[in-house]
Amino acid sequence: MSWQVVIPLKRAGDRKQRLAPHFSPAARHALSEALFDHVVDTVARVGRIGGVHVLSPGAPTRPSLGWLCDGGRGLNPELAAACVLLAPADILILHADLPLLAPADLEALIDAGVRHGCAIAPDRHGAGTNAIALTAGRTLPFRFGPGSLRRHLAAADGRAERVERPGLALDCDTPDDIAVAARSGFRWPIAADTHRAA
Ligand SMILES: Nc1nc2c(ncn2[C@@H]2O[C@H](COP(=O)(O)OP(=O)(O)OP(=O)(O)O)[C@@H](O)[C@H]2O)c(=O)[nH]1
Ligand SMILES: O=C(O)[C@H](O)COP(=O)(O)O
Repeated sequence: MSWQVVIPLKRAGDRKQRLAPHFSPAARHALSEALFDHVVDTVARVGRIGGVHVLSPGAPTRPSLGWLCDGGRGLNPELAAACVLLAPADILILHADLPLLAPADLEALIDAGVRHGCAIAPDRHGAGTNAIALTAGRTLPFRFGPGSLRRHLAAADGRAERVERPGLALDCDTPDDIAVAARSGFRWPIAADTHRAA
């Protein structure tokens, strides 16, 4: 079985808005690029993944990545359209800001997806959703946004496995998230003096 990964990624200047009070635009850009590179590099190490597609308004620069053009309708409709375009396929939706993501996390998510048709990875607060695996033919109405975990689990109506692993759970929305990632060994590509907002 070969899985197709979809990584949604906002336009460069729009990313990591919640970090704006703490980091300069240049630092936020460097952070988002480093996180994206880490996620893409990790995905490339999983044998069962056969294709990686970036859902974004602009084309990715890495030639190995497919491009699903974001038409600006919002993340949930754009992801639904991406799944239609890729069908029939086993699909893994994966956020681009997971600093501790490791191949074993993706293997675990895929295994759970195979078992249940749907697997959902919560964020570390048990509020958001950082990844979803769907086997071919299985659909889920995407409900990304505040409180998405509860809404995704409700939409799955008991037919999904919840996959809780640190590598899937830590996304980088706040300075605390960044500190946790740094303590866990994630190497940031930015100098200390670029950490403050401009
Ligand atoms: N293509 C696309 N990606 C999106 C959109 N909204 C969010 N994303 C991506 O979805 C993932 C999680 O998004 P968020 O945490 O909401 O956004 P963020 O830019 O990481 O952080 P904030 O700006 O602070 O919300 C990240 O990979 C984002 O780049 C969208 O409308 N289109
Ligand atoms: O659940 C979601 O919509 C995503 O995880 C985004 O959540 P976040 O706001 O915690 O990044």
